Amino acid sequence: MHPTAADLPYPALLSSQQLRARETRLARQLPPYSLMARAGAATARLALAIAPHARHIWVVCGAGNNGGDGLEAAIHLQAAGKTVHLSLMQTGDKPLPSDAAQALQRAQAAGLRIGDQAPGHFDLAIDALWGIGLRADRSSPADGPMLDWLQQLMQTEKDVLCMDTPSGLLADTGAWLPWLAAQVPPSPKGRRFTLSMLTLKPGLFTLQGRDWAGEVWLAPLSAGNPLWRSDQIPATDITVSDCGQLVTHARSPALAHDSHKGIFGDVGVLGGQSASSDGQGMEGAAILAASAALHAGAGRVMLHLLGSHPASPRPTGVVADIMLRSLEAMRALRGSLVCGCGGGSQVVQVIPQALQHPGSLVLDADALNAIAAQPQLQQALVQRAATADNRGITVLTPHPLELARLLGTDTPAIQSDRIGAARQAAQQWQCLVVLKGSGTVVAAPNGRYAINHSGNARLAIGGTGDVLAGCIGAHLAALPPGSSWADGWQPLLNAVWLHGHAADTWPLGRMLTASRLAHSLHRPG
Ligand SMILES: NC(=O)C1=CN([C@@H]2O[C@H](COP(=O)(O)OP(=O)(O)OC[C@H]3O[C@@H](n4cnc5c(N)ncnc54)[C@H](OP(=O)(O)O)[C@@H]3O)[C@@H](O)[C@H]2O)[C@@H](O)CC1
Ligand SMILES: Nc1ncnc2c1ncn2[C@@H]1O[C@H](COP(=O)(O)OP(=O)(O)O)[C@@H](O)[C@H]1O
Repeated sequence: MHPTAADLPYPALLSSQQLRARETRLARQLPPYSLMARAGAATARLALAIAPHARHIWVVCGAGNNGGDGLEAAIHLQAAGKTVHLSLMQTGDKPLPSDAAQALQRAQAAGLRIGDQAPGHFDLAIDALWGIGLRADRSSPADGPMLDWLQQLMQTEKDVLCMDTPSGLLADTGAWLPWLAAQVPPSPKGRRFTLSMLTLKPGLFTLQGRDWAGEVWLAPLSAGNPLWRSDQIPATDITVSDCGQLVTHARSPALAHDSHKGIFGDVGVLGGQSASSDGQGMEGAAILAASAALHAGAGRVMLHLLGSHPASPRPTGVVADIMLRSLEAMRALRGSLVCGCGGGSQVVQVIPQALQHPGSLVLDADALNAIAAQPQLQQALVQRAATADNRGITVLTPHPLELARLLGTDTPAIQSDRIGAARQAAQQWQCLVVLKGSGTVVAAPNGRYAINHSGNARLAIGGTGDVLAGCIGAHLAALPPGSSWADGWQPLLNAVWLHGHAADTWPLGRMLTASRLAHSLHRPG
């Protein structure tokens, strides 16, 4: 018996396909038209709350049920005394879906006039062109008002409230419609809000979704969010491995007073080749990871810089708390091992040793590149998972290009479906995978995934990924050998969330650097 989505303490992230099945089921239990009426009313309420002084509201409706929701919202906003400018996509001879047709009749009966020109002035736009029915496989329309409307919705400095999803953004992936992608400005100019209907969609929280959805609200459209309550609608066909979760905080027990350093576990860091090897010194990356592990709460931290001699002087930046170790001495490490940060071309020599590590293993950066390039290392990685009973879990922490190398594809392919790519890698390598970037995706071998909701573009500088690797090492350090990925799931989510949270709470006016970020981490609990 698997836990179902009903067991998740939050609205799950569902794909459009999963959502449609639930929507159909829910609609059958309610009087006709209820969902559209509720979606329209909820949108109008939110519009009045976010832009109470808006007088002119432009409601842009498509020719599907998303447009129907928009028509309903328009009726409510007009009744609230607003001047509503309504644009509706004409569909030629093709009839509107029945609910949307009913919404159109109601709008006309309410005296709303429909134009195909955007108004010269508006204070708030309601975007109801496309919702989850948007199809990625359609080519660009050559002309027509829709293109003009889309451009205005993307370029306006006024507030935009998106119904269900921002039009043009694919709800499952957070990517834009392929033909639209080239026309999308780097970031919106005005405030943006999204009212997600029934449940949350993954595309609102990763890739371009975070910028273009803006502040996300949820309209369950039914009391008690019954989609997730098995007593009202059986949801046993949705397991937690089928759907995603949004990570919005760290969840960890309070620290016991009777704690000692052994409880928190040790972290070892293997990486940071010196400049003498090929002229590319990258010790800093491994030092950042070790520093992050220290501040994130490891009991003890040990560091081996690749190519270094045990008798070498302590490199600048390695504080006294960090113990320098020879490669040989690292074999005795228990706890977690972080391998690859700044590893350069030398790291390949130590990966076989790392894969034998009896505790949790975090593979980052050049370790991932080396594995991508060498089939025998890939076999060894799979072999490690097969013998996980006496080893530990393995976490891969790629950015999109590193994951593209691992999966033998390119970055655009990864970014066009970040969730799918992370799940594929997790399944293929039987590892936990952390695909970094805006809306970091964490995936497990059984398909379970999560999207991290913390973090921001302050992190888009060199070294913050090394800090994340060290932070993850610290959070996994206490897991005993033989732990399963399920044991590591929550500590891993905590690490990813806290790393992003540190950037979210960064003091204004103080530049975020990777070393400062490492120092700002702290042990949860
Ligand atoms: N039913 C209900 O009670 C409830 C419904 N809800 C709402 O319904 C929404 C889903 O409605 P939906 O299924 O009608 O899809 P929708 O997003 O309107 O898009 C379809 C339209 O877009 C068009 N189109 C698609 N792709 C295109 C492209 N690439 N380029 C150009 N055109 C394209 C497509 O054209 P067609 O394929 O028909 O030619 C059709 O006209 C959902 O997001 C939520 O808001 C919820 O509030 C819950 C209650
Ligand atoms: N725009 C962004 N929004 C949120 N997080 C970001 C953004 N850009 C980068 N990050 C985060 O910063 C880190 C960068 O990691 P990575 O690309 O490996 O950098 P490096 O190798 O230089 O350490 C990751 O945790 C990533 O998720």
